[in-house]
Amino acid sequence: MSDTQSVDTLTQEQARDELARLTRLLERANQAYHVSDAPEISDADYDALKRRNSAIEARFPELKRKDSPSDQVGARPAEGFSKVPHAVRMLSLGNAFDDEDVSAFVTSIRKYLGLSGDTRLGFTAEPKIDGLSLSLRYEMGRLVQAATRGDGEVGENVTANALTIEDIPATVTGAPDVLEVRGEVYMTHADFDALNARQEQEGGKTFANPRNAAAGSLRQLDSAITRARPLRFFAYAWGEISEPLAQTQMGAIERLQTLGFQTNPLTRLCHSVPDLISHYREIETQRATLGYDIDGVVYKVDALDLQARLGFRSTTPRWAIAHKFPAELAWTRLEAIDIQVGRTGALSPVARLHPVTVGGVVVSNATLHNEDYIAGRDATGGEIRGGKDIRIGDWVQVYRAGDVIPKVADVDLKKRPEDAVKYQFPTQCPECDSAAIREEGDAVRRCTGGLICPAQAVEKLKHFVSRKAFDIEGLGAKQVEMFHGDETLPINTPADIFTLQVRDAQNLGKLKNRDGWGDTSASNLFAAIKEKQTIPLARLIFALGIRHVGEVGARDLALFYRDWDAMADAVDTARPAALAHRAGDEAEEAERIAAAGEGRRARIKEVRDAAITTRAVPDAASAAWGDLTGIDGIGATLGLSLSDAFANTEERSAFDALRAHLTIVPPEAPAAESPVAGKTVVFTGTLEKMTRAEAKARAEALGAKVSGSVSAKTDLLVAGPGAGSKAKKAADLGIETLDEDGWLHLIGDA
Ligand SMILES: NC(=O)c1ccc[n+]([C@@H]2O[C@H](COP(=O)([O-])OP(=O)(O)OC[C@H]3O[C@@H](n4cnc5c(N)ncnc54)[C@H](O)[C@@H]3O)[C@@H](O)[C@H]2O)c1
Ligand SMILES: [Zn+2]
Repeated sequence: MSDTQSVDTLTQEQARDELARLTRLLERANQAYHVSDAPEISDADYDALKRRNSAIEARFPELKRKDSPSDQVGARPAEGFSKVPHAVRMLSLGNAFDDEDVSAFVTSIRKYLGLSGDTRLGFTAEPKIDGLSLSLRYEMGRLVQAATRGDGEVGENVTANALTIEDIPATVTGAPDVLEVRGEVYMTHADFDALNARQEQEGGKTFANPRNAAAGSLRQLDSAITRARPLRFFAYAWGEISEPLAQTQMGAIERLQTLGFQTNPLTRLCHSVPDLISHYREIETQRATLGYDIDGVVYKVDALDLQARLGFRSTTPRWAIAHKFPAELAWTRLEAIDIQVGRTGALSPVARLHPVTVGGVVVSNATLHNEDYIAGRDATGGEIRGGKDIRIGDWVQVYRAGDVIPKVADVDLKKRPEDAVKYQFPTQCPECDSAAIREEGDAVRRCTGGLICPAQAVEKLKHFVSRKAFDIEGLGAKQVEMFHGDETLPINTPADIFTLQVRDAQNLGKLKNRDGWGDTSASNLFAAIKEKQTIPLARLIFALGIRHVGEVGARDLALFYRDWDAMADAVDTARPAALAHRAGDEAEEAERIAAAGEGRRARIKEVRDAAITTRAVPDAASAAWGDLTGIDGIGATLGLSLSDAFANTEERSAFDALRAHLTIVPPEAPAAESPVAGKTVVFTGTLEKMTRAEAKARAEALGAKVSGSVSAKTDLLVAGPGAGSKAKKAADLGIETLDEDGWLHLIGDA
């Protein structure tokens, strides 16, 4: 097996071996880098191994090792140093590789905190210094201990060495009694060159880069050596403190500066994604002349109370991210644009490139995102790349963003062939010729062919057998392509998977006799399929590949309905209300158009839709639709999509045929000890001590169902200030109501 075997094609066994191999390799690289300060492989290679490890873990979560490199920071302290347990862990940082990642980072924070679009949210943005982190502990104003990060929990005691660094004060005045200052030890380019020259002359060890020189110099058992090395220190964080430094990150940095620490002069406070990006670009242009190495820009939520609420993942804070500088760029010719059709019919443009090496990897395909991206516009019509469009024959810049798929990032107009023409995005599906349409507000053009579109059918099947869905061993994307449309043993719908063995038995051209198959692989496949006939409800719902129904939505549906037939019945019952909802939306839209004077057609539609809207919707339908769209996290968009899928005769008969083969396992019974286990809880009004997202996650962790609307099935309403109709309805129904403190008390969080 090699590093190049695609993660998608690994079998379970290969994956296990590969994880073991990667753990060994990464452990060795960590030792060389963090302990010996002499890396044996490049950072890009290291990062690639680590990403490969994460990708395999993501595909086979059950194979994740106890000693997984994903859960580790740095390396254990080296022998020779005394060990220092950190009072507050020293962690790593999550990475953003492009503007979209930054935007996703900000969005996820807003979402986590429950901040609306117009609430101001500040971030500091500062260079990511490429050195090694150091924690300095001051007690009553005196430096008593300096420790490296080590493995994040335990570091190496380098106090005597730290005291030789000019930027590190031995005493500070006006500081909290206990103050741990954290920051980066680094070496300037000039000092690095001089050091290496000197080392060479004296026959000593030379260093590969300033980072390793800084680390090697700080981590010396003899502090006289450290003293002779010109190290610097920037302060940017803190560990244990006996009283807060400030209320904001920026305030804390300023305070550290007042206390006598060097802080980075390029630190800025930003208030939007464009702000962050523009400061990033500014720092990027200065990168070459700073005189020291940086490898990105770090963004941190400014308000410290928000940082506290956001907290940490296993090795990284949720409130910060490192926006890395792209190292992996190359220019090449765009030879063609192909259109791929996805599971939900999305037409995705793929760039076929003249092969080019980007960061050590040969790239011949890259994504072009969508129609607008090619035209030089973003989804809102704004310009990207200065409005330059991309044409076949163009000289384009390819960018490999850390992991995943390479992208076409830019185009050089000076090298555009004279006969290059503007790219026309297809309006028909290249696979089935159905019309491909773009709905209002959707960046993506979609094939309308549904299951008659072979591309969609195959992609749906691939999704069905994917890791988070049925995850059938031996039946991956490659096999799906082989079986789809097969003459003797086709798998065209999910149900066909479960009749494969029976059909194989009746059929003359048996699977085991096929090329690439044998007795064992065929019977293994049948066994693997049989094993997955028993399937958790949430997985089944997710596996259907219904648009807008992702893993989380599927889980929410499963938790709420707990049973496939109950869900199907409810969705059927809700159908008239779903249609009325859509008609309502469309009528509104038509009214808008008519009001804008767009003429007769819209007005006719308005009249028709108004008729549909007012058509009596049975109470049962309204109630079922209310239940469905009332599930917290499930709105009308998902509700409608689910409703459409169940009402579509082709899809529905595929679901029903499938269902007949399965034993569906309801979601696990909630933790019985919890006082809210199995209860349906509704949150309303303003919560002051947590966001809705936090409250919901906590309630679900305790086994409660969280609903967005009050009904007879509600067990408990948690009402904050400003609770309106829901509180009244709960009172009318005699439902127990608690305030936020009462809730926290009930679940033992008070
Ligand atoms: N070549 C190899 O064999 C090898 C082995 C191990 C690690 N590495 C490299 O080390 C890096 C991974 O190490 P990591 O886990 O320390 O992650 P990281 O270096 O990507 O990010 C976290 C670190 O950033 C530093 N930092 C610098 N400026 C900062 C600022 N302004 N605010 C906050 N933190 C700041 C801190 O020291 C922090 O610990 C990767 O780049 C990897 O390539 C290479
Ligand atoms: Zn199609």
